[in-house]
Amino acid sequence: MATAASTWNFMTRSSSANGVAIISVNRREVKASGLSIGKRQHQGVGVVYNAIGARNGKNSRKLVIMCGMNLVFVGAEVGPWSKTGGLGDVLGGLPPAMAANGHRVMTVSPRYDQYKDAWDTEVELELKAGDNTEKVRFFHCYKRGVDRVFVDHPMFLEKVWGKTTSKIYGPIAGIDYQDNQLRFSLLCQAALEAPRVLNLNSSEYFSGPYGEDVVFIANDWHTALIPCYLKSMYQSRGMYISAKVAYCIHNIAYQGRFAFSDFALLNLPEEFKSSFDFIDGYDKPVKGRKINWMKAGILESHKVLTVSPYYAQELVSGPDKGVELDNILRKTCVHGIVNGMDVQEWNPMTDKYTSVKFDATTVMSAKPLIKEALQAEVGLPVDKKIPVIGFIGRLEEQKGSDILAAAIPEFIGSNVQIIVLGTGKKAMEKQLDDLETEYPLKARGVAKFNVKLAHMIIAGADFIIVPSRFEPCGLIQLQAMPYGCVPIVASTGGLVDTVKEGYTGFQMGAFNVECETVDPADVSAIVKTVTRALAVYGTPAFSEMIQNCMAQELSWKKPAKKWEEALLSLGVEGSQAGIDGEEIAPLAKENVATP
Ligand SMILES: Nc1ncnc2c1ncn2[C@@H]1O[C@H](COP(=O)(O)OP(=O)(O)O[C@H]2O[C@H](CO)[C@@H](O)[C@H](O)[C@H]2O)[C@@H](O)[C@H]1O
Ligand SMILES: OC[C@H]1O[C@H](O[C@H]2[C@H](O)[C@@H](O)[C@@H](O[C@H]3[C@H](O)[C@@H](O)[C@@H](O)O[C@@H]3CO)O[C@@H]2CO)[C@H](O)[C@@H](O)[C@@H]1O
Repeated sequence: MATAASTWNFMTRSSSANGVAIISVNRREVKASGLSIGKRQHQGVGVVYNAIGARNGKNSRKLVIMCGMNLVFVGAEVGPWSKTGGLGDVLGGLPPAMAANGHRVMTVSPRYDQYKDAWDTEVELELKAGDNTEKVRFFHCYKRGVDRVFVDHPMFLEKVWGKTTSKIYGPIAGIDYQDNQLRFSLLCQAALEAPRVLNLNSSEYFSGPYGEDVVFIANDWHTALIPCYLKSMYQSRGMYISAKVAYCIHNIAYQGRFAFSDFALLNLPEEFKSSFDFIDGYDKPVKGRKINWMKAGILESHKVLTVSPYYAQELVSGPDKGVELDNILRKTCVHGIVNGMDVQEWNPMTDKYTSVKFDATTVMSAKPLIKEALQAEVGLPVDKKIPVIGFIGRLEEQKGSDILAAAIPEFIGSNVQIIVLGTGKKAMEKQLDDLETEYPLKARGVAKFNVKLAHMIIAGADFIIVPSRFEPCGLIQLQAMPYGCVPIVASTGGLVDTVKEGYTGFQMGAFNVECETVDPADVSAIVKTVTRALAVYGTPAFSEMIQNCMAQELSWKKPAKKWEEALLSLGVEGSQAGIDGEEIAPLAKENVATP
């Protein structure tokens, strides 16, 4: 127990309400003081603890300690309820990590299916979408310390009916729903209402509505209207006065560019038009002057973030990597925080999709067994001595599966097998089929979104190849490393920040970002690096790389602290630093979504 003097030092910063001392200290300070922390209680903003302290040997005073922020993450995808790729993973994993640190956290996303675990709140709103008034309803569940809020409207559910790996944005990959602007305008408006109208009493720690002192975290173009509506509909009327918006770019390739005349659909005052105004260098969906949702999101938000420091540098480096928003981002600045990943889902000791569980001490004996199961699963010759390379990703130009397809014939003569898993553009899916036809004993292409196979590849393959033209962060390489699956990556975005050449993987150099062509120099970089990696396979240096990969801490814990720092800097009323907490029963059955 600390001395009496140190115990009460921080009382100098206290104030008093209803006879209870309110002090602004964090949990670490309390621990250092020797107080024991009691039950958490809600106190408007943040987490409040009762701490029972000893003074001069007496157990006497009751203190209330406040910390944390009210955070509302908004996204078109939220895993595991909805996911076409990494956006869903981030909205699934970062919020629980923020909640673990004592923040009150909500996510708002569309209700694309009749989720078994999300209940009707019976709260209904009327919102404008274009010229019409639409009714939306909120559904809710509480998982891993997070209020998961789902916005119900036929524009979401009737179009998608649960097929969230393929139908969130359009009927097929590459084709968008015509009414996407109305759909996501509704999402943004509903998200702004949620903290005010939902009377949530999810846990013993918090109760009542979140209120108006909140930070909204908008993600990608679908949520770019949040700062605009915040200003035009609320702050202009004296509401949400201290609320702020942080805007996170997960992929600048998708900006939400539409015909200039569509500005009228958004129901925003004319003064916002200039933030959307954009001259398009490309010709889709219409030539010339357009509105650009992401441009407005960047300009109207209070802070702009992205998902790795190196990608943040690339975004401001020029129009090719900044995709014509580089000039805007140079003005606003963009701050990069590398993503974490779900260490519960991607854990070789508990993985429900693999028959053999392993850790760093057993990887060398376990991996060959899982490799054989993988080879049998995809119908390749079963031989644990053959090095296996895996690829997993959305089949878009970004991911470079076309460059890989051009490189495979040049290294497939080596002692190697390759398994490619992905869905997306039809032409690229066909390239996977062709691979298999041409190299039946060496290559498999699986054009499916298949979580079980993704886990089997990562657990059984020796290498994961990530030949991206650009990659904001990339989660595949993060998911692979804890399984001792060594990444071979293009030197771009988060792949630079997360894979260390010769230590945790192999860097191939930066690729040409021009998506229309396959650059022979990139094909040759793949061939050279794969050859280099295969030469290391089976040597002590390779075993060391496996150990280096597996020794890393890749959870959301560290990124969550950086996010906290970034969001605190917005200075929303009542916001305070959080605590160093652990996730609330992350493995508990009731915390697993059952959509
Ligand atoms: N066929 C398939 N079957 C099963 N699972 C599959 C699959 N194809 C992909 N996945 C899964 O989808 C996710 C893909 O995440 P990534 O971050 O690698 O890419 P994505 O480009 O979608 O995300 C964008 O947003 C994220 C989040 O910020 C950034 O990391 C990234 O660089 C950016 O492009 C992973 O969880 C992966 O396992
Ligand atoms: O989580 C995976 C990615 O999900 C999002 O990307 C989607 C994007 O926002 C949508 O607009 C759409 O993109 C299509 C685009 O609109 C269309 O013009 C054409 O170019 O095809 C694109 C692909 O179909 O779908 C994307 C998902 O495939 C999110 O914005 C990304 O950050 C995530 O990487």
